[in-house]
Amino acid sequence: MMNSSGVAVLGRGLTVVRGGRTVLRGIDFTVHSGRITGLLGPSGCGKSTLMRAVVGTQARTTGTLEVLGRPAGHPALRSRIGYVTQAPSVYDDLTVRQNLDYFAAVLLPGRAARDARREAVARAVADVDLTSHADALAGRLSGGQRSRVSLAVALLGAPELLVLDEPTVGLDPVLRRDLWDLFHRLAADRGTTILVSSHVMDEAERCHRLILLREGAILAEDTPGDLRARTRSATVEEGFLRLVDAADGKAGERAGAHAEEKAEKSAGESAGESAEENAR
Ligand SMILES: Nc1ncnc2c1ncn2[C@@H]1O[C@H](COP(=O)(O)OP(=O)(O)OP(=O)(O)O)[C@@H](O)[C@H]1O
Repeated sequence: MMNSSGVAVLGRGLTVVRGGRTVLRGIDFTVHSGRITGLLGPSGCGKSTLMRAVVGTQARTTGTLEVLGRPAGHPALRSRIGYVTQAPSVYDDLTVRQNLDYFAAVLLPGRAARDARREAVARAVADVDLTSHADALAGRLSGGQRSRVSLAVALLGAPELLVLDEPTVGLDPVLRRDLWDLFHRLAADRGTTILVSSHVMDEAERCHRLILLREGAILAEDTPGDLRARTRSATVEEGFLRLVDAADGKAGERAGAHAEEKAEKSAGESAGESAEENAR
């Protein structure tokens, strides 16, 4: 559902420390309602950590993080957010349908909700294109099929915000395309806000908006088109690399200027010292 402000997630000065390391460094970012926002960046840059903070499972966060108008982690958000981690969380000894029935019973308990549960399960199985495998044991599915069962579980409660941690890893190109089509249908038809991470830059082109992360800092927040135009690049990947080089260049310039300053200072000091020596 579209948030009246058009903002689904707002982070300001978000800092996360994990195992004594600062993994997110005071970042500011916005996830727009009803849009697909891609969270992209190299392995280890902090994508999963940011997602964990958004869904409220990340300890040791500081700064502001508002999700659907509430502070991240607020109990009222649980039923409004669907979260799919990188590791599929399904019961291997249950069929696809039994997995979904189980989670539906938690989400929509009681006899009165029986029809609603059945409908929600059938819709979620169809959404991820697993109707023909509904009675197969999850343990006998391929990796890609198992991760789609996880996605179906997340879709059960028709969440307003869907947080997907690298959902297309290990999928073949056809399945990847089908999943992206599904994300677009969810955003367009149901107004679902989607925050999806990937380190495959060609997936960036399929997002409405992008957050590019590098070493725990935001490198850019833009639409793919504006990012390409601004960096005069043919692809988002090229644009990303230009921004990395520019950031490194600036860091290099800063280091260079600092080194020059230091050299001037020490030259001044040693000139002073030798003047002193001469005066002795
Ligand atoms: N449990 C943990 N304790 C301490 N540090 C951690 C922990 N989990 C992750 N980190 C560190 O936090 C940093 C960010 O990790 P994160 O998983 O958020 O990155 P990522 O961008 O999602 O990477 P990937 O694309 O490989 O999944 C990494 O440097 C990682 O080593």
